[in-house]
Amino acid sequence: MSPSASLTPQQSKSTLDNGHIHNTSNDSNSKLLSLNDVNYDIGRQRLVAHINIDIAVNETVSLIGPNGAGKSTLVKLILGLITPTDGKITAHQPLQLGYVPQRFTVPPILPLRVQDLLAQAHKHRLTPEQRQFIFDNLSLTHLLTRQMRYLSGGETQRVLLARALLDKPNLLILDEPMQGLDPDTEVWLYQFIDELPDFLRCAMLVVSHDLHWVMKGSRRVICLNKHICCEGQPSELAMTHEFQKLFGHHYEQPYVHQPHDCEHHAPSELL
Ligand SMILES: Nc1ncnc2c1ncn2[C@@H]1O[C@H](COP(=O)(O)OP(=O)(O)OP(=O)(O)O)[C@@H](O)[C@H]1O
Repeated sequence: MSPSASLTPQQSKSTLDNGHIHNTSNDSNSKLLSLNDVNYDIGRQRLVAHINIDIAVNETVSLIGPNGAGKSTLVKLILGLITPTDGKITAHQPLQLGYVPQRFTVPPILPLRVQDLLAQAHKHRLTPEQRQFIFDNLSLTHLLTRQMRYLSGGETQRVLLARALLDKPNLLILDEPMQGLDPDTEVWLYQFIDELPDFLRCAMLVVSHDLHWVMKGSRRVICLNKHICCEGQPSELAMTHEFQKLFGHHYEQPYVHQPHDCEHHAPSELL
């Protein structure tokens, strides 16, 4: 799977013509993407069932669900990597997709520097100042000549997020972007995507296991367990029987990371 799937309007049109994502005219409607009664089967197994979702322009939607609930399958359907068995996915305007995958591994025989990966992004969708904003805020400059496979988890996620944002997507899909990150980096990265500047504003679909982030704020939450078992604003969702059944025991006892002064020494201090 490519680290950042992007469809230019032209490519998007051809995908629409060839595949399962249908287009509608770009009217005043603020819907960006709709899934209507989408099923996806492998053999006799139904991975996701009767999915109905509308995502509006610039809306952030969190997608939660237990392991094996079909979250990544849904992401692949939206990215166009797999085709619904039934149902329809409609782009209401040309999609420019940005994608930050759950995992990104580079084979040891493939030399791939950070700058090589970032060079795959569109060069002219952002101004030089806007590109620099991304480089500065994601602290990329000192990483540019480094090999991707030697980056830490946090560095890798920053590079992948930059790769996606440089394309100026109108739909950014983050599939568990915080996996493997320490709590401080996680808080920082969530804050970054929550506070994107206007020139990067876009719809976001964030697959997350982090209920503390998901349940705070006013982002719409969709809870998937093969089918959509509940959805709504966090305050509404927390009251539903389905949410309580799936997550109640985790959500009642939130883990709160307390930053603290410690006596650990960074390796350089020990030299
Ligand atoms: N290509 C495949 N062939 C057969 N089964 C598959 C395939 N891809 C996914 N599955 C199964 O479909 C179910 C949903 O998988 P999916 O990866 O979408 O779940 P998920 O919600 O993203 O899980 P997790 O939270 O663990 O990442 C799982 O039971 C998985 O084993």
